[in-house]
Amino acid sequence: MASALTGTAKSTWASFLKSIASFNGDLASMTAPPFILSKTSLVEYSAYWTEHPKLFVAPAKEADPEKRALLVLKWFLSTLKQQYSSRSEKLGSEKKPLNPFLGELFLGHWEDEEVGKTVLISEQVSHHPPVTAYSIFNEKHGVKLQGYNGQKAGFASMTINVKQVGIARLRLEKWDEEYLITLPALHIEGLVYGSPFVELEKSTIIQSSTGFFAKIDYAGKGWVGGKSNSVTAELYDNKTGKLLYTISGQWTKELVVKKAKTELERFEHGEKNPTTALTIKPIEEQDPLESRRAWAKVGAAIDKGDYDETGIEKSKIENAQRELRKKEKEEGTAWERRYFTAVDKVDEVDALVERAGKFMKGVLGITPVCMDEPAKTNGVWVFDTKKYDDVVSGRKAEEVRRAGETVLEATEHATGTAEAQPLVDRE
Ligand SMILES: CC(C)CCC[C@@H](C)[C@H]1CC[C@H]2[C@@H]3[C@@H](O)C=C4C[C@@H](O)CC[C@]4(C)[C@H]3CC[C@]12C
Repeated sequence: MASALTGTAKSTWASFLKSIASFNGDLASMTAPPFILSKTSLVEYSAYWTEHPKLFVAPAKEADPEKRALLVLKWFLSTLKQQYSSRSEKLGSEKKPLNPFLGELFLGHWEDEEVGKTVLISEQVSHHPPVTAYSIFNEKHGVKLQGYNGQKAGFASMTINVKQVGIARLRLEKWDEEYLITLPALHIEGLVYGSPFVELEKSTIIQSSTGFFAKIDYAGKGWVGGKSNSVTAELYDNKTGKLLYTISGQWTKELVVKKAKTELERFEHGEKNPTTALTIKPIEEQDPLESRRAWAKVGAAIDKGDYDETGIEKSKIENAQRELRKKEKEEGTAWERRYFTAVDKVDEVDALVERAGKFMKGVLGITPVCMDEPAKTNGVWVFDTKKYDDVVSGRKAEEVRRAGETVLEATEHATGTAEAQPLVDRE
């Protein structure tokens, strides 16, 4: 495959590759070429969980727990294409997202006549290490997803390897049922050709509180089966150890659902099953902490292809944030997260893990999912309904106004420089 780049971009990319090759897996001190920058912040990625709201609420309507677990699995598989290949499809290659600042928000909702309103709240709850938390809920159907995630990156053999830390929890109110979902590992291929794209690897687990769990294995080109974006999911009954369903195919294309050897259904998430657009407020009406408003000048500079201006505007935000953290340290205060709170552990989750544990170890030889990495994510992040109610009711209007003003003022007073962008933040 020939390089997708020409001219100056080709040589800039070559030096970028050289720099990452000699950095010994430490991505923290690397700079990415400006043309690979995206104007989308990572805090927006939480929306990928629910771009098919119908599939998100479908399990709530199903009375049979076995079929419900299958619907949850189908919904999860439908999110993969959005999460991991939508940028490559839209923009021609994977891009480097903007690193969200602490407190950055992405708020919106999906409206659908049949499904009703599905609300999205995404907040950057930690900057070092970077962690995004989200809550996505549909009150009409009693479906609630919450989770948080961070990434640990490394470099080897011309590939960026990314491990995700954190977890997603899906709750179906009507059935008092909870699902724990782990996040896949991934790597970035195509770096040599200047055309990076994501491939998933290893596996994810979805375990339910009502005794079902799914193991989802990922593979790319060159593995057995040979196709890119390959996936094989198996849904088990926890109590009997019986394999109930398999779903296999390509997560970017068609997937086939089978019960034993009988094919039940084929589904895909491309043109036949389009995504629902997310509604967000116009920029002028957004809170100063909302992502698109906060990064508007950076986005405009990227659109113009003016990389000096991109660097200046971007570093103003980063410098303002450094100043705010410095001030908090001096004053012995901490940034108040608007919608989430960090806890040490969640009892329901521990109970679920313990119940699923015996089966998983006994039958598949794998350890159940637990939230065992709070140090890597600055805690276990949970959606704080009290904080949310206070914001929605206006009881926190003064704090909200002050937080926005603080960030606006700090950014207005900050100075920026046009230097190249770090691949991930240094500090
Ligand atoms: C293109 C390259 C040179 C720069 C590296 C960019 C790198 C930091 C990006 C590329 C892909 C990004 C993944 C993305 O595919 C999807 C998700 C799922 C979402 O729920 C959470 C974030 C995550 C893991 C992105 C993290 C940043 C990645 C690895």
